[in-house]
Amino acid sequence: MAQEQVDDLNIESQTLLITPRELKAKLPLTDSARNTVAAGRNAVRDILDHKDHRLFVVIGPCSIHDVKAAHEYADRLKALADEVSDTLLLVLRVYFEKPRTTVGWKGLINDPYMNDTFKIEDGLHIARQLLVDMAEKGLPTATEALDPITPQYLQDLITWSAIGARTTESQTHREMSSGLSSPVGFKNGTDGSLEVAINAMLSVRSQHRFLGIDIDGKTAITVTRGNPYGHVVLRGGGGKPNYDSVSVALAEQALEKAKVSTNIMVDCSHANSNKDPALQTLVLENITNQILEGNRSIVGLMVESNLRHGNQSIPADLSQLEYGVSVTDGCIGWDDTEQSLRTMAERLRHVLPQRMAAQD
Ligand SMILES: O=C[C@H](O)[C@H](O)COP(=O)(O)O
Ligand SMILES: C=C(OP(=O)(O)O)C(=O)O
Repeated sequence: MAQEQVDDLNIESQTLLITPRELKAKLPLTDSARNTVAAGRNAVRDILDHKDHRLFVVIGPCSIHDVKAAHEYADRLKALADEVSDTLLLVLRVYFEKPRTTVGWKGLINDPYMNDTFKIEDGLHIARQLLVDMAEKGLPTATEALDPITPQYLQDLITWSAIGARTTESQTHREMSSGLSSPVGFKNGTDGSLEVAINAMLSVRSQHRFLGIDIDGKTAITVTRGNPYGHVVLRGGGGKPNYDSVSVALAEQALEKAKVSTNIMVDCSHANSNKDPALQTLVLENITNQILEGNRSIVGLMVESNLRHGNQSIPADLSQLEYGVSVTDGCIGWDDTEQSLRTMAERLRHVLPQRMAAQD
């Protein structure tokens, strides 16, 4: 009697991938890129330790889909970053992996040509090359650590990592974060729950043992040291924002009670702007006001910004794509980006050093 197949019933195929070591040998971390990453991480850590008075702002497209546009955006951001560097540390948002509510394009690594060919190996090459290029421009970068395997390929180039609202409660992501070399922000849940992010912070600072891959792509029992630089990111949820001063004060209380870091980052996008990109600048302005009025816990911001305002769906004919426009969530355009960050820097220039001095 024929034996019924019981394993791999739903696996169509598996293809071996370039290993992290091989990819890093092809696209190495250059000395200048290494300096950018080290300086970026040290600056973010100093901000989280209240040794640097600045706010860090993770800003850039919701997702990267066009390398040329990413370079143009980065060149503009670098000039702005230099201009406001006494007050704001700008970190380029370079998101290659998109967590979807149901289904949709999952980002440049998964489907770099946006045509359902899913050339993941090409995606990893394009992503790593772009991160090397950005670091060589002197721009620190931030990304969402979504797939637990990709950090072995890319994390050496990342200054700050996010764990998204859909994965903050996942043990796999908390374990992975405990071994990340960068500081890591945990979003509150999509329903607005801060508790999942607080629990994530309790978990990430601990040592973990779990299954991972090593630099040669072999499955390996991975033992982490724990990541001391976890913090929460308020992104709103359950149909409500949570960037307002009452929500921030309640978050501070909850963090204090849990005996975790009271550092707060505010995501101006997502449920904090009801996914209307134009509202992000109002959130930014509100945070500036809160700091002017004495807030001490807000240390970072996230803004979804692109060369041009809004978003577009991915057309079947890719030649119809509008240049510099997001293919995922809506973003503010460059003019609003520049204006709102310049204004924020001007308004906070003298206040942030005083705020830090008062905290000593
Ligand atoms: O930031 C991006 C999106 O909010 C997130 O990936 C979810 O997107 P979706 O609800 O369109 O799938
Ligand atoms: C998916 C994102 O955010 P969130 O996890 O808050 O939905 C994002 O920042 O791209």
